[in-house]
Amino acid sequence: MKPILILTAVDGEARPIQSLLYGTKSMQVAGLPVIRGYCAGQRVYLFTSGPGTFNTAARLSVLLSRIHPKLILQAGCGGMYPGSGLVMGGLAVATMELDLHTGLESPSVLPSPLPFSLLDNGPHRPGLYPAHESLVRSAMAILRNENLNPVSGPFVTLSCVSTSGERATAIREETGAIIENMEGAAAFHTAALYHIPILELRSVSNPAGTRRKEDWDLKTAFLRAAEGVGSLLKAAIQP
Ligand SMILES: O=C(O)c1cccc(C(=O)CC[C@H]2O[C@@H](n3cnc4c(=O)[nH]cnc43)[C@H](O)[C@@H]2O)c1
Repeated sequence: MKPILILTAVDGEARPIQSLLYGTKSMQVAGLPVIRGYCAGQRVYLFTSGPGTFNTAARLSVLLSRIHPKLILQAGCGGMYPGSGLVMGGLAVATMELDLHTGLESPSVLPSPLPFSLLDNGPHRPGLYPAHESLVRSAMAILRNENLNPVSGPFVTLSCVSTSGERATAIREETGAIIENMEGAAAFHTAALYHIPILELRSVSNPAGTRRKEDWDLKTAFLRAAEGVGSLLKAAIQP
């Protein structure tokens, strides 16, 4: 049976997920460190790409040239936009990923569409990656069943993290996004190139737009994201 690939950006996100696995073995695949293990009878690879779109696209692509998962489960933390309905530590499932740094410069936060596609196997607006609808539905049902109160909605990926409430509010108002992060669109893009379904789950570590340390709780977000991953694996989520 094909494995599930769990993709994180930073070690802090991976550690509590690793503790869900048994029969683990650290190995190198194409020179990249990967943990292989099992959860609820399901073969799993756990891979940490490093933060940001470049690390994610480059390293995930190398990995996918060597392993062929049935599903990529991207998990980690993110900043919640105002009015998203999320709370600190809350779980969010992406219905689409929007790369805010690709397109034609425009007066608004959302770039105008480019006149060409970035993907040869998708009719997407450049920078907009729709999620796999039935996967999102299944994930939401599983997480609700576990009383984890998930919220689904668009996620935004950017390389330049919001540092003001004004910027976060403008992004929310223009895109309707619920979560800001630094990797999602890159993983969706790479998954599309390899024709592999992807599901993205994040837990809220901070309100988007604040750099005040007291507004951040990475540790709780890492634990809650892992809890969500554990629920999805135990319920045998399938693409
Ligand atoms: O921002 C910091 O000061 C900081 C310091 C040490 C570690 C970290 C992280 O591990 C977070 C990076 C990780 O988190 C995602 N993330 C979380 N909140 C946001 C946000 O408001 N805007 C964009 N990305 C966010 C991101 O995907 C990174 O992978 C942070």
